[in-house]
Amino acid sequence: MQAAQEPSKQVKVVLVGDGGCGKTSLLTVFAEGYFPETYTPTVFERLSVKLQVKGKTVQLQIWDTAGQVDYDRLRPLFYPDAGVLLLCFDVTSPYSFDNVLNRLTQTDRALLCRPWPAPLPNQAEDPSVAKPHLPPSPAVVPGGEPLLQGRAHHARGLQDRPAYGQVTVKQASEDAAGASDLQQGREPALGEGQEMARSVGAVAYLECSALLQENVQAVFQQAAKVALSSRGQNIWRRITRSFCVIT
Ligand SMILES: Nc1nc2c(ncn2[C@@H]2O[C@H](COP(=O)(O)OP(=O)(O)OP(=O)(O)O)[C@@H](O)[C@H]2O)c(=O)[nH]1
Repeated sequence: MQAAQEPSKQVKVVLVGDGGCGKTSLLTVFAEGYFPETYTPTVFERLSVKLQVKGKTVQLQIWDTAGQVDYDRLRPLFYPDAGVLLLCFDVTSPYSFDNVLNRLTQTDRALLCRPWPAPLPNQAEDPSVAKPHLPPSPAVVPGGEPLLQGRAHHARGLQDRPAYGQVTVKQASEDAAGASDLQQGREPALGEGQEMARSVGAVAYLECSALLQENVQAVFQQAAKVALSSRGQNIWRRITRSFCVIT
């Protein structure tokens, strides 16, 4: 007699990061197995992908979000019930790197760290609401769980992306919310990415390249593991894992 098949676990994953930093490409390589040749800005899209994690089938519900600033207030609406956030940036774009801190942690995380429904960042502070733990304060987020930060990246030394760098930097600069020495056009070094991961309290840090199809599976495997490890926690615990990606 055949054993009843165990229903697969559902995990919600949300990809966030500057417009044009490579979220859709990363997801397309993972879900469809090919690198998309044309750039079409995403609004909000969901893909469902099955993955084997420790011998068990996991159903990933992956939300690809719009990176443009116009959607900054809409994006956090996709966070409730998420098991993991993938914070993405482009290794050739210092702006998208800075924006992981400047935009994603100062605005989106501010919303994440408040009870739902969250007040918008420019609304007056409500003293009855717990203050969010924002960088550089300790990496504590709702439920007290550590964040996960990964880093996906175009492998350096493999000639990836010279043609895309300018386009991406231009795109990202329109979204830039803060200045740093990285805006001189220098790519963030590996150590800087890891440092940033620590400063936002991420619990993992990965690099990958969508174009070269390197480490893409590992990013989502790691995301699934982290999300599963927080299952059974309350809703806020389940949205506290975040993951930073460079593509
Ligand atoms: N060279 C190289 N280019 C990439 C890579 N990943 C993405 N790109 C290019 O970067 C551009 C933007 O990629 P997308 O994946 O659409 O970026 P996105 O973050 O989804 O953008 P939005 O939908 O606007 O938020 C496209 O021209 C891609 O071809 C990569 O790994 N290497």
